Amino acid sequence: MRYLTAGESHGPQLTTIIEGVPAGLPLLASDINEELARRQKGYGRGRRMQIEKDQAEILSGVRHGYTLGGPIALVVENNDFKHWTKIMGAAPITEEEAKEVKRQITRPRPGHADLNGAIKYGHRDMRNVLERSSARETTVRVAAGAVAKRILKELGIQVASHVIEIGGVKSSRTYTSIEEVQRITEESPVRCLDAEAGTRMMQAIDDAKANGDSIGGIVEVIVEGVPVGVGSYTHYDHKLDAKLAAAMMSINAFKGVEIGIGFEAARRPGSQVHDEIIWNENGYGRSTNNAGGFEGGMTTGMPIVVRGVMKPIPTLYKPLRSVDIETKEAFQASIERSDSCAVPAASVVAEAVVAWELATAIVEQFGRDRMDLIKENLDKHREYAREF
Ligand SMILES: Cc1cc2nc3c(=O)[nH]c(=O)nc-3n(C[C@H](O)[C@H](O)[C@H](O)COP(=O)(O)O)c2cc1C
Ligand SMILES: C=C(O[C@@H]1CC(C(=O)O)=C[C@@H](OP(=O)(O)O)[C@H]1O)C(=O)O
Repeated sequence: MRYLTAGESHGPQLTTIIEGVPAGLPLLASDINEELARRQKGYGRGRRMQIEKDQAEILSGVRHGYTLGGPIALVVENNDFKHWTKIMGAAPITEEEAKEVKRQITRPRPGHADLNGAIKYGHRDMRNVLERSSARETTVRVAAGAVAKRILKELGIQVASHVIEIGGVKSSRTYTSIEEVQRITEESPVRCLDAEAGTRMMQAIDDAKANGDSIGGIVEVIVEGVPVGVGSYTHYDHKLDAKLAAAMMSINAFKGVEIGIGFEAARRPGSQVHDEIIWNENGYGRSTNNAGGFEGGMTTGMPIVVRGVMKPIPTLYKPLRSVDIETKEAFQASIERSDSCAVPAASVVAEAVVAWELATAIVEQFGRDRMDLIKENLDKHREYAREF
């Protein structure tokens, strides 16, 4: 499966075309809209999230609630577009207005894509960069992820996420069951399992905002129900853990990924890292899950545990030094509307991109065209692995 996205942050809409989704998958707009709403909820977002009420429209590939096997086109409108029609060049303007709205953005924000993007594409107006580099695009990535999650759900695979750190405040609760993660995070504005740490995280976000600053954090995605042997060691680009890492790193502002105990493995001897193999009538299992569900680029059958580090948001009310590209003069950054922390929202995006990679690998490995055959093949594989 693959998908493309198109759209600018303040343009009329975001679009995705998803190709390769098997026929016969039950899919309703509400499946997608629930995920879009989850992405919008997190604590620490700016005013933009009050303007948007993200809703997906399914324009092709689905009839009477089931996928057809052809490309699925989804669109999500930007409510904010109505305030930006002139700036985005989508409405006729007078000469006077043109002077105002064509004012160029010439002051790059440290940490954003502004300067590098402007040099790369030859834009003297950095709005031409920020419109597409904006994480507004993650809306349709979540929409594509919702389709992937729907596939996984049909196959008995569940995906959840939680926030384990914001601005140095750490959650002291680790995950025990996916149902618990889903239940608690939907009630926590910072999507944290530890209520006390969650309160301190919100305080840290409020403090950062009051200081004109921003903070980042760490999110964890968990997947349960994945059978052993998805992905492959046979070639670098079949390794599923590598694909998950790339998918996580592709989320705006993500700067690091860990699978299982991740960087902690560097500090422990092998005897305290590798997960011992056990066996009972249900087949093989592991006494621990330090590997986070992967060995040799393949799933072990244990839960997948992937973490991602998000840096603090680049747009700051407290200015950092930068240089105006027209005058070459140093300036203290101008004030723009922005989030102060988007870690809770990003955890929902992380779920979507992980779900996408997994669903793609499973669909390709177990049948491609039809949901019923994929399910049959996967059930046979599960049975085979149990008896192996
Ligand atoms: C959900 C989400 C919301 C974001 N909101 C903002 C924001 O309001 N302001 C901002 O400057 N950056 C925001 N970012 C981060 C930028 O998009 C990101 O830093 C930028 O695209 C540069 O890419 P890089 O940080 O991956 O290098 C957000 C990221 C995510 C995932
Ligand atoms: C619009 C979203 O996030 C945006 C991501 C973003 C950025 O620079 O990445 C900057 C902000 O855009 P604006 O200047 O319009 O407020 C965020 O609101 C969204 O998540 O849907």
